[in-house]
Amino acid sequence: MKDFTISVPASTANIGPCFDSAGAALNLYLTLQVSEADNWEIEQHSELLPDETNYEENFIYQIAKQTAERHNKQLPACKVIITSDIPLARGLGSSASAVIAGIELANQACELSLSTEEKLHYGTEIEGHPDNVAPALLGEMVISVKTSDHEIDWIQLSDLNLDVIVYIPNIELKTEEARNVLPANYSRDSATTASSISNILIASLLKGDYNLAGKMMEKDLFHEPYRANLIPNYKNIKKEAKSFGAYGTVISGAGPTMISFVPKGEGQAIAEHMKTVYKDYQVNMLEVDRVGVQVTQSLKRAAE
Ligand SMILES: Nc1ncnc2c1ncn2[C@@H]1O[C@H](COP(=O)(O)OP(=O)(O)OP(=O)(O)O)[C@@H](O)[C@H]1O
Ligand SMILES: N[C@@H](CCO)C(=O)O
Repeated sequence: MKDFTISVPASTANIGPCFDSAGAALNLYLTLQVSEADNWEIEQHSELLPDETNYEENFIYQIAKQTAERHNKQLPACKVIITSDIPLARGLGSSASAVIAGIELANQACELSLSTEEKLHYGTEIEGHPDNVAPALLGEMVISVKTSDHEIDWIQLSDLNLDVIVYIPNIELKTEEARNVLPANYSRDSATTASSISNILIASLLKGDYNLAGKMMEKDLFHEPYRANLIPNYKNIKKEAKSFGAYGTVISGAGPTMISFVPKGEGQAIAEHMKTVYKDYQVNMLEVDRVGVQVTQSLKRAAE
């Protein structure tokens, strides 16, 4: 086995009304440096990663093992050095990035030659919905739907001419907790209006009508009304960002991070302003990652 490095971007899901369906890859990364070893060893070099006492507890290892076993293979012993700048349980797709990293680890270490569709299926099966997994795998914004256990349709929306700003509070919110506040059912009227809002959002993004897109993203009826109380400064961040020129601001994934979509070139100035207002937050201007998961072979070994 050659040494290799896997890098997986963070992602923001939902973009307001496209609940469990749309997501965009963001330029924060989970990185695995993998080399062959006599025994399994995992080193975590980031304060953002969860504490573990042994490699078998590691979520990425567990996904990799499960993926290898699906193909009747055993993971060879590896040394894996993990670094990350994706905060956990903040709505930036940390679990989807870890899932894609685990699947790719098995793919490389066991030479499974998995297709993109297989990776997307495995990841979606584990996450339950494809909205974070798809952009983490493919990059850009991806709109996807799982229509049966065997079918996921997706379409990539490239080259969004937008800057994005994230407001990350100093608290965690587990996706499971944020899903528990959602209704089990929606009335026909509510579902019709909610999906129509989502339709207009995607159509306006495709046409580059970002004012309309911003308006639609703030009109979600599927999840934001129910989650608003769990998100600190939900209304204030939206209002302040709008007054400083943002097209729209929504909950990132299941929260508690909020994310603004702003005119290209204005992200830095708006972020600087928002930093002065939300001093307890990590306010960052980010970019949409264009490529998704990447595997690079170590230069030393590749040259051999
Ligand atoms: N790199 C990682 N290594 C191990 N476990 C991880 C890693 N990344 C995420 N996890 C697990 O996933 C949990 C967070 O997943 P959760 O779905 O609640 O939030 P998220 O994926 O960060 O946000 P969202 O799904 O709203 O975008 C962590 O608490 C941890 O248990
Ligand atoms: N669509 C998911 C994203 C987080 O996994 C949700 O909002 O619950």
